[in-house]
Amino acid sequence: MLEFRQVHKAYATPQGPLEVLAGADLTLANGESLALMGESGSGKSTLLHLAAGLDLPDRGEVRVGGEVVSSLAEADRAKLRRETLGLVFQQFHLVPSLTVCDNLRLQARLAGRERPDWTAELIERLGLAGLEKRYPEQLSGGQQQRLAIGRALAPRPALLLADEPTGNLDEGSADDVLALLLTLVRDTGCALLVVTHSPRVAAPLDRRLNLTHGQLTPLATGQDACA
Ligand SMILES: Nc1ncnc2c1ncn2[C@@H]1O[C@H](COP(=O)(O)OP(=O)(O)OP(=O)(O)O)[C@@H](O)[C@H]1O
Repeated sequence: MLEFRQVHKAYATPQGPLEVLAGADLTLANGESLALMGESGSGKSTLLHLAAGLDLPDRGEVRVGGEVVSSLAEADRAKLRRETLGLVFQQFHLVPSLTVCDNLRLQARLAGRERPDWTAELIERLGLAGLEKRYPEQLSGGQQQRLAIGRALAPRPALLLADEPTGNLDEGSADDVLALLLTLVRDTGCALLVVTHSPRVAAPLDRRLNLTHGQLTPLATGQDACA
């Protein structure tokens, strides 16, 4: 579903080029879940942006569903994002002028995949029944993050990319939101890549990788990348 082959990425800085990814390799199968861990500044968000086609590698290949994202024009990358990917960020990025229901519908419509039955099921399963007509600012943090997850899953994407999806929540809400995320991902057969500092978030996922010195290495269960 997602593949990085010898991906290199450097940023220009006043001190010269900063090499963030230095031959990163990664394979994520259909329906598989993966935690991406690593110290602050190790390049996790950079890798996620490359996976989403929001940025391009300097060298190497990024493939999503067999397509070489890194060779596509911006318009085709945007189409791929709409139709194949779901994105969830720590800042929820909900549309403030749209209700709960319309936030979900918009995302599905943009992908050309509006399914009223699935939207209704999502609202139930997100625990947002009765709140359909509220605006994002009228929801709690946990409810907003559940809506952000629902919005990403509304078009039934094949791959969900999440950057610290529970980072803004207290521990209790974070556990609930993570459990909901994993159940929905499993039930829809979606592959999942989660960037997280939290071993608690990483533990229930199928695999964990640590990003260090620009490369990815497997991390055993229970190992704390941030220790
Ligand atoms: N546009 C940019 N220009 C220059 N340097 C950048 C740019 N974006 C990120 N960096 C640098 O690249 C490195 C990797 O950043 P990135 O945000 O990918 O790390 P991260 O692992 O996600 O960090 P965190 O866990 O703190 O969010 C950092 O040293 C950062 O300062």
